[in-house]
Amino acid sequence: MMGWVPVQTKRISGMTELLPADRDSLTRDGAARLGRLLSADECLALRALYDQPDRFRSRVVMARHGFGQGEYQYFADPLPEIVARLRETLYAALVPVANDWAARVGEATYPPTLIEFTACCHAAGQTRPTPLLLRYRTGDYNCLHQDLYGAISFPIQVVIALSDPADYDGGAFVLVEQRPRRQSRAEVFSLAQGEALAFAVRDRPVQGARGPYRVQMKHGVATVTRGERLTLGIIFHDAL
Ligand SMILES: O=C(O)CCC(=O)C(=O)O
Ligand SMILES: [Fe+2]
Repeated sequence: MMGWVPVQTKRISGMTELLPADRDSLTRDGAARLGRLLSADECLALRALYDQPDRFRSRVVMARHGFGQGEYQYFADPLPEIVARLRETLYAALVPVANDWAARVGEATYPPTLIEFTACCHAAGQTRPTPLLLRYRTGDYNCLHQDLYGAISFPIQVVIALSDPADYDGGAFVLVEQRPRRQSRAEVFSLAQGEALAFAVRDRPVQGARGPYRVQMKHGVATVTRGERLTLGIIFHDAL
């Protein structure tokens, strides 16, 4: 399931568009592996930020809210440079797919740059940054959910694994689609360190016999049965 993935750090600065295969897989499956976007050193540096509370605007202990077990912290502004850069480049790479999806269901499209999209979020009162670090230890898990923080949302988000898969067992990323009048279907993804997965935030359009319809999607994380697993979540819409 988890093949060898070349380090593609250069893709962060160089990436202006997705590979056609990634675009197709996002639309077909609601998810696409984008390759390794961070080196082991970059993953280590990001993980180390978890213990610097000043970097974050809020910390969520999942069990307190029934979200699962484990915790996460939302970065405060200004975002760490590498997170800001990833968010900007990934937005620009993903927006053509977002706009293709919007066109299929007759929705308004998204502006070409994150700066413009962030201005829309701010105008709607969504001013708090949403990129986050998540930390799971033995026994921790993340219930199926959707990351919506207000009326405005971008339809695709990205998760990047910061831990080496040798450092933990379990903890697969889980994506479930709820098809109208059909049973739900789950896919699981085990990510290499630094590997990025783009996936649908809320729903994705599917072409039916009587026109396009929306398939609802939720994501979560299976129980970590040994060790520690940290991830970087990049959500493009800000929060109320
Ligand atoms: O830790 C993960 O793999 C999933 C994190 C998550 O829920 C998110 O990035 O929104
Ligand atoms: Fe999430």
